Amino acid sequence: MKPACVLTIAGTDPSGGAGIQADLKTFQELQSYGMSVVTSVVAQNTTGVKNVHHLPDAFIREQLFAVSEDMPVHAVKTGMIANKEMMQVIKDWMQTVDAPYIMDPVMIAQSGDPLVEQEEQIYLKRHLVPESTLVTPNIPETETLLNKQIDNEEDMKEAAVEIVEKLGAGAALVKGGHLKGKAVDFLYDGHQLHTFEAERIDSANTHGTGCTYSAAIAAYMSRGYPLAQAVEKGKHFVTEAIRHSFNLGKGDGPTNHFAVRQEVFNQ
Ligand SMILES: Nc1ncnc2c1ncn2[C@@H]1O[C@H](COP(=O)(O)OP(=O)(O)OP(=O)(O)O)[C@@H](O)[C@H]1O
Ligand SMILES: Cc1ncc(CO)c(N)n1
Repeated sequence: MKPACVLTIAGTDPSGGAGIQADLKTFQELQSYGMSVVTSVVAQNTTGVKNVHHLPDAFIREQLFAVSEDMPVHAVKTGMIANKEMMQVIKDWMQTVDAPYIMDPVMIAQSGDPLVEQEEQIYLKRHLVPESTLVTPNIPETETLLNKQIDNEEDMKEAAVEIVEKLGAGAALVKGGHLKGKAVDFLYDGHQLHTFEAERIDSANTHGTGCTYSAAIAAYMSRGYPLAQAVEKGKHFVTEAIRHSFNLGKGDGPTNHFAVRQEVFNQ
């Protein structure tokens, strides 16, 4: 049997709630064979980022080709990409792969610590966003990408369209986790606006929600689900992961990557 195969290219979270670790847990839960290329090793936990060690871009290139020369790649997800050299290597490698590319444009950790510097964020916008099948910014990331303030749902919808039409992304999912009220996200796929709405769960355990969501979308796409359906299913996965999240750590706790499986067990 040959499974669907999905690759994450991202930074690490040794406390297990975000980054590569969250991605691999999500891939496993959603029955896609998970693979990973590490960009930066991050000393972090639920309270914040302590230190970062960036891998040399040549070594990232070697990891990428070690995967793609040997293994099928049915979807790719990127998370934290800290500098231009890494972005260029990933962009060049993407030309050699024929698979949907889901970009989580990680800039700041949930704790408020920056993971990607401002100059590099501009490079990401110019050079990597146009390569993406889907880009999944939260509100602060949307503001950085478009250089304007996002205050409400109308602004989010407009932004999703602009990210596709002006920045050249294949599609854009603007996530409303940072707004008050319902947890609403808007997807513009180049033709149509889709709304994904869930109740806001009263929980501070939101460390790694963005990583988990984009990883779930990538896993579903690797298995052949069309974009809007992959987002709908990914939204369910992250909502349940927040609903059944863990009170672990001294900061914002991690989400529960086996929540959906637990739902089935509890029935
Ligand atoms: N309290 C909550 N209840 C329900 N859904 C939520 C809640 N907080 C965030 N979400 C949802 O979780 C998903 C992730 O969105 P969010 O905007 O938090 O991502 P993010 O800021 O990139 O995450 P992070 O940087 O923490 O990894 C979105 O679908 C959002 O609507
Ligand atoms: C490595 C990494 N990527 C993304 C995030 C955003 O949650 C984080 N905290 N750490």
